Amino acid sequence: MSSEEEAKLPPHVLIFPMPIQGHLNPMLNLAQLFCLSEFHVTFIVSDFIHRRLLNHTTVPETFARYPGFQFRALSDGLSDDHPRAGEKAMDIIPSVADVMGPLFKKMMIHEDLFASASRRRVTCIVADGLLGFAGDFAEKNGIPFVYFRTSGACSFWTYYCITELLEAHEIPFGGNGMDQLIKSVPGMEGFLRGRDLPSFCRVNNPNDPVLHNLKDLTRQTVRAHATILNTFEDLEGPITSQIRKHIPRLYTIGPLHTHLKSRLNEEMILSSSFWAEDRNCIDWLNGQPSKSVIYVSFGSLTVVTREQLFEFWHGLVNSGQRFLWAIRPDSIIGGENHNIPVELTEGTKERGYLVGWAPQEEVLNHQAVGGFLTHSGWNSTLESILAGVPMICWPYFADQMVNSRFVSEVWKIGLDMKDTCDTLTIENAIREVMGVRKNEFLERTEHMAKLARMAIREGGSSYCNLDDLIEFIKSLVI
Ligand SMILES: O=c1ccn([C@@H]2O[C@H](COP(=O)(O)OP(=O)(O)O[C@H]3O[C@H](CO)[C@@H](O)[C@H](O)[C@H]3O)[C@@H](O)[C@H]2O)c(=O)[nH]1
Ligand SMILES: C[C@H]1CC[C@@H]2C(C(=O)O)=CO[C@@H](O)[C@@H]21
Repeated sequence: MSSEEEAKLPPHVLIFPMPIQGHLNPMLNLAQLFCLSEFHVTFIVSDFIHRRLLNHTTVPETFARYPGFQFRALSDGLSDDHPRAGEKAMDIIPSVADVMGPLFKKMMIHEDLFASASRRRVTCIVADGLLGFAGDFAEKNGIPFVYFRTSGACSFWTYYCITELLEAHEIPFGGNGMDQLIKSVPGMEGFLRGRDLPSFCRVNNPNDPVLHNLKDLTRQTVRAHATILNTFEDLEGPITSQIRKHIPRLYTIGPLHTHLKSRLNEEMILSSSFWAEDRNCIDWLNGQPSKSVIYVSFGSLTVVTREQLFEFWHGLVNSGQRFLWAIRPDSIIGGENHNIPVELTEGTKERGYLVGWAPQEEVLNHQAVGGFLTHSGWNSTLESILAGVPMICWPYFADQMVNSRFVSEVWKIGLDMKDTCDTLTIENAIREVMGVRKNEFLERTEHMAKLARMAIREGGSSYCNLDDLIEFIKSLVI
């Protein structure tokens, strides 16, 4: 290719998410937004995810519309039958670093940074903020790189402050410290307790390797040319201004799932589910009164014990509320239970509907849904806010501990039942959110939904930030 021909080619962005559902979804949305800007995009997935996308989604067809887009698949180093959930979810981090990382570097060199007759070599890497090796590779080879941390600003900032939390001896906090207010996370002094820190902070040993790995992975973000967060300023402005003191080039461009839809000018949901979506629940919802149903889902990594399952189930049935529950096939420790108490099967027949995996965005936006019992994964939180649906939070691990505190104490759009799981608490929380305090929660959530929609509209903060990010990536082409 002559240099004049090459000069006409668009930027070529390599996108590399952590191979987890909640990380893939926003990064695929970003990939499509880049395609709409005529960028060339190479998107790295694990073999495992690639198979799931081929089996359960229209992602391959959707991206076939963009000739500049290509997938590349690599092993994530875990066996096909590895559970990739619950306690075992954390195996993904070292496995990706130790196996996928070297394969990635080899492929980049072997394929000459994906150069071809019609493509430049990769001009910018957009890597998941948890993939330190991608930054190492980019630095070593002189490729500009941007980190995308797929959690909220609120949890990212608490991870960022782990160094100060350790220095101030606020970690380890021990049993008595669970309800003590934390002082070393600027901007959160008045409401963040020990129990609201990311779950990895619940350690006895200040040298805990997982804690230190996440601290280091977060701190190394500063070396990137820029950082992306899937959030919007009206939601997390006080926290993003803290982060900008350390990372000035911070692009808040969320909520990405809706941002993409508005730029596509069509009501299309890009479903990238790893499991088959059961659409029968939409027919069931169609028959339910307005805002009468509580939707229950704990995302892609949470697992529950049989005891917890039955506490939730009794709480749902006893609340007298209609409910739709997405119980992922692999989410019950010990497998599905065939000895289900009769009052639960009867209560479910009367007012409930169970699916393995739901079309969540569509469910949350259905007129029949009035509340969301959630694990507080960041995508679920944003999807619920956009749909104007108040939440009951049962955080399972990681950033979810922080997100749920923000839902209940900062945005006041739901309740946080972290560290409890008993029938009565669940039943009362449902009555509160769907009944006693319904209007109060709905009013605030709908207001936040309006702010979110404004952020992604032309002239809104996320809209402008995405345009700036696109211009920045163009400016990196030499
Ligand atoms: O039945 C279901 C259940 C979930 N979803 C979708 O799956 C995604 C789940 O994402 P999220 O809510 O973020 O949960 P996780 O998959 O658990 O996400 C991981 O990644 C997130 C982003 O970093 C973190 O915030 C979480 O703590 C972490 O567990 C969402 O887009 C949901 O719409 C469905 O489509 N159907
Ligand atoms: C595997 C988990 C370790 C931390 C990550 C995370 C976060 O707190 O940013 C959320 O959940 C998981 O996706 C990641």
